[in-house]
Amino acid sequence: MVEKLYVTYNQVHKLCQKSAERILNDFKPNLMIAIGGGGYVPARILRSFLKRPGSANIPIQAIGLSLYESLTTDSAVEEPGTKVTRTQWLDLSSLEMANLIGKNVLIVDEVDDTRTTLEYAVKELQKDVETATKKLGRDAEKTRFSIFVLHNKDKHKKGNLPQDMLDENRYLAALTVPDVWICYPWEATDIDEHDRLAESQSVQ
Ligand SMILES: O=P(O)(O)OC[C@H]1O[C@H](OP(=O)(O)OP(=O)(O)O)[C@H](O)[C@@H]1O
Ligand SMILES: Nc1nc2[nH]cnc2c(=O)[nH]1
Repeated sequence: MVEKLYVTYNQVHKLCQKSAERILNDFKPNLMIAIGGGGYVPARILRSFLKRPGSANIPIQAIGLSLYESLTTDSAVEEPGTKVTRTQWLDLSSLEMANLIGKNVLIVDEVDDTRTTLEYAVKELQKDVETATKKLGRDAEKTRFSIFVLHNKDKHKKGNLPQDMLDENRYLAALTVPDVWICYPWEATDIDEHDRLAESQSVQ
């Protein structure tokens, strides 16, 4: 049987809270890019903890990437597909892209599993920003990407992140966990049962 880890909304909230100070001090994000669907809730929670009095909220933009799919309709554990599919992307022709140039951009997702999704997101965003930077003649401005995930699975990664991102510690996982399937509360169809399972794990 596949081992599962049940995570509650309360735990997600506190993982965002405990990571906010490091994100504010070290990454200093001007905007977040949430990888949907799993990155949306953490990004929104994080936004409240990143808000400083007298400053505006950090905007959240969204991209949709999908790698995993249920093999059978009733399977709770999903299997990785072979390629990342874009279900939503930034509008390359618009201000959305120009808005990223010269900024500190925090990419947010819930889980770093094989790292395939994060590798794809960072590479493609960097490429698109570079194209827009050249096109607009704004080469003097440096765009810095950093990453926040709730959980990083301690396992061999198929995907790679840019060396400068790792060297400069621009990657933060609130928790590192063993290679088990994580059940997030927003995926639950019975949240009370989900919370009960999470509670029973915490007292084991
Ligand atoms: O590190 P990886 O092996 O690439 O896995 C991580 C990705 O898998 C999940 O997305 P999924 O494809 O299930 O889409 P979803 O967020 O819409 O459920 C999750 O939200 C991450 O984006
Ligand atoms: N919900 C969920 N989605 C994932 N995508 C990749 N790994 C996981 C996981 O452990 N849980």
